[in-house]
This record gives sequence, structure tokens and C-alpha cells, in this order.
Amino acid sequence: MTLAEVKICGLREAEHVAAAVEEGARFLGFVFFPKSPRAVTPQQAAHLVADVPPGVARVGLFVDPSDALLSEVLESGALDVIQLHGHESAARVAEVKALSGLPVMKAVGLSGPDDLAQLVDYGVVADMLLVDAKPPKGADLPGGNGLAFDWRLLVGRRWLRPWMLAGGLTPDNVAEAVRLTGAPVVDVSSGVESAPGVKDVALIRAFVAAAKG
Ligand SMILES: O=C(O)c1ccccc1N[C@@H]1O[C@H](COP(=O)(O)O)[C@@H](O)[C@H]1O
Repeated sequence: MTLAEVKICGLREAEHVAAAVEEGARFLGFVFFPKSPRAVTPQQAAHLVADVPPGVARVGLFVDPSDALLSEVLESGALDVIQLHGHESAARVAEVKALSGLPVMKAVGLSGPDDLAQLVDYGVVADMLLVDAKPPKGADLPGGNGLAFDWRLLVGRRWLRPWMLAGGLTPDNVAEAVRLTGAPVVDVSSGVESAPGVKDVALIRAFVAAAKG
């Protein structure tokens, strides 16, 4: 029985894309945020996804992107889904959907029960929701920090849209996170790295195996 489907985010090397696909990841994430150690150019992403088989969704991660950046990346035709991981309003989510013609997944950072309402609000416009830990004040990145939140916040919750769990997941804790939250999909970046921005094949394989049970 599959516990949860997997998204591996922040891919920059062909061998890591291949390992994720081989293990059965259903979503591959490419970061278009220059401040991230995982950032790729549109050209690099197009090259990386060239051999990705149908059925594996190619997700572009953006943080408060300009229309110009979105258009530049979309031109390569390398994406199936857009992930918005910044302070995008619900109206901006709707705009990005219209501009791209692609499904949009909106990330929401949680640190306590008060943050849950955002999942209801964004559920009206976004096609998918991504539930992450709220980044600490002053953090350089709004995600990809390897930080978990209290998963008990999600127990018994239902959302209007399909959703993914992210934030500090690792091969060691992902099965417990899925058991507790019932997350249908789990998303990992730093938990499958040997150093910031450096993915590790063995960790990717261990993570997917643990998430899929
Ligand atoms: O991975 C990044 O560099 C990144 C940059 C800016 C916004 C989000 C980013 N990653 C996303 O953050 C979460 C959690 O990551 P982690 O597993 O805790 O490292 C995940 O959704 C990534 O897609």
C-alpha cells in the first residue's frame, strides 16, 4: 500500500532527476528563485526535464514572481504545475493561473492554529495547497529551510483542494508525518541533501521508499 506520493524539490542535476523518477516520485520541483542555493535557469530546467516520462509532473517553484519571469520560464514549455511560495495574494494566484494556463499550487506557512484559515482562503482559487512551516523571521528563504511545524495542527482537517505536506521532512520522519496528518503527497528539499543545495541519491531513494511505505 502506498502511504503517500512524493515531490522531490530543488533538483539541479540529471542524476538526481533520474533517481527520483526511478524510485517513483510523482512530482519534480525546479526552483526559479535566484536567492535559493537550488535555483536553476529556465534553460537548465528545460534540459533537466527533457527525459521525464509522462505521469511525472514538473513543478516550477516561484517566490512573488514577475510576469516577465513567469513568461520566460513558461516559454520553455518545461512545466506542468506552478508553485507559488511567496506572499502572493489570492488575486495574484488567480492572475498567475490565467497567465500561465497551468494549475497553481499555493504554499502556506504554518506556525499555529491561526494560520490555518489561509488554507481555506487560498483553497478557493488555487488548484492545490502546499502546507509548509512558516519561515523564521529574517530567514533568507521562505521555504527550503528544513524546518518542520507541529503536524498535530493538521489532524482531522480537510481542505477544498488536494494538498501536499512539506517542511523539515526526512527519510526518518516522513512515515510518521504521513501517519499523523494523512497527507496524500509529501514534498522534500533539504531533507534529501548532503549540503545546502546538494541532493544525495541515497537520501532521495530512502525518502521515496519511506514515504511510499
Ligand atoms: O527549496 C528552496 O530553496 C525553496 C526556496 C524558496 C521557497 C521554497 C523553497 N522550497 C520549498 O520549501 C518547502 C520545504 O522545504 P524543506 O524540505 O524543509 O527543505 C518545500 O515545499 C520546498 O519545495
